[in-house]
Amino acid sequence: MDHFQYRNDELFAEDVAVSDIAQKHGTPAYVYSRATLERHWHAFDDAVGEHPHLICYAVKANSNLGVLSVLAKLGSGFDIVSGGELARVVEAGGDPGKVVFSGVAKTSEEIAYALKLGILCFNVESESELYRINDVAGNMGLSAPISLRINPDVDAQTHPYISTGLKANKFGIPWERAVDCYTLAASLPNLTVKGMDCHIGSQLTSIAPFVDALDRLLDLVALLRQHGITLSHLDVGGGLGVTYEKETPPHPREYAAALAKRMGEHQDLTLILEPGRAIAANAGILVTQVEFIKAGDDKHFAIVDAAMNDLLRPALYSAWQNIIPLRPRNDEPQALYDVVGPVCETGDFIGKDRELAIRPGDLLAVRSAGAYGFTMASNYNSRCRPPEIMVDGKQVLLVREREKQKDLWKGEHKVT
Ligand SMILES: Cc1ncc(COP(=O)(O)O)c(C=O)c1O
Ligand SMILES: N[C@@H](CCCC[NH3+])C(=O)O
Repeated sequence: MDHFQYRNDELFAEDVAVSDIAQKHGTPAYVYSRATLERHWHAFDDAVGEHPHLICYAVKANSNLGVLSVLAKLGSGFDIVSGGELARVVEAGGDPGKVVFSGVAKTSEEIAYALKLGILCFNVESESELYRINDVAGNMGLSAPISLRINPDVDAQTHPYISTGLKANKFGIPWERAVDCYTLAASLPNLTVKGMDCHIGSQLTSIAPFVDALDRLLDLVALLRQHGITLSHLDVGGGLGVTYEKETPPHPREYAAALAKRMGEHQDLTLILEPGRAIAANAGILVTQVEFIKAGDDKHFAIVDAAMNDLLRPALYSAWQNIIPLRPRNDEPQALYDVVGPVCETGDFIGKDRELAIRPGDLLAVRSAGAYGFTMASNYNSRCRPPEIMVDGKQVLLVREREKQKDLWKGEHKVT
């Protein structure tokens, strides 16, 4: 259940008719629900129960300052992958002391910035990175808190582009190398070994791979203890999937409870979770208008004003996201449409073979667009990125203005 529901044949976001938002702010536009974001965050936090834990929302899913500030107010931690994401967290009022920093190639500048702000931990992905963080911390006269991201070689059974926990993926330190790497980390003078982490992939629809990975990590924790290395936290990453079409992922409650149960004997280890999609995806929609209808012998096209630059997932992963009318009509027959955008690529589609009853000028909502929607948007075809709007009960807050053409060439220079 989310807060985008029909009332009297009109799609509402919380207590606001989405068509009113479209009229005021134009289309395409992203619309988020504060209540849904909060409910999803609490679902994770409550489910872990009494075990010491921290929910570190994965900023890459949706890094809008409005979204981050809502989560910061709940006391959320954050998983970041760049200095830019850290700056956003701080600007939104997030606590740097609850930030974990993932990513395979953090720059020295990013490391120094994070050390200055006093983040909770660097999730380190290679030996070379250990040396780099040790050097930067040494130059600053500080000790850097680190965890090692272990690649547990577990198949997440998801799209190959978003699977990260297999040997074949670029992420993390191989399980077999872990003890040597921890020994190295413990020997470096400017590092403090804090924890262990993993992240096996995104849009997972069953619990088993998460539990397999956690078990492998717990074995390693025990092995490290024999080598005199004790950890204070275990971070199992993010990756819980959502329902886009027919998937039936476990509820966050089931997922978090399964992990917390495994942690039962390890009260000394704080459990960290890094959910992104499961918090943000179904807290957002992309609203778009039908510009033209092109009827063909083989196919009908609904040409809409949103394109692959606004929502890349269908083009990049052949991802399926539901497309629904803001005001369903019964004065038009249903037909099968490819819903396509104005960008000059055949791959520019939002949905294929969709049964819709529509006319030009009608408004549609692309569902589950709150995660990896705006954050993956671009200016391809010199298109301005859409505005982002947050609904909070009856309130409509513009949390990012529509980009303006003249801002697109800011910083560029003509040659005379
Ligand atoms: C290290 C890390 N943590 C957390 C996430 C969030 O994943 P998801 O949005 O699938 O929960 C990702 C993205 O897959 C990630 O790479
Ligand atoms: N961008 C992906 C998720 C990537 C997860 C990042 N590690 C998606 O839209 O499904």
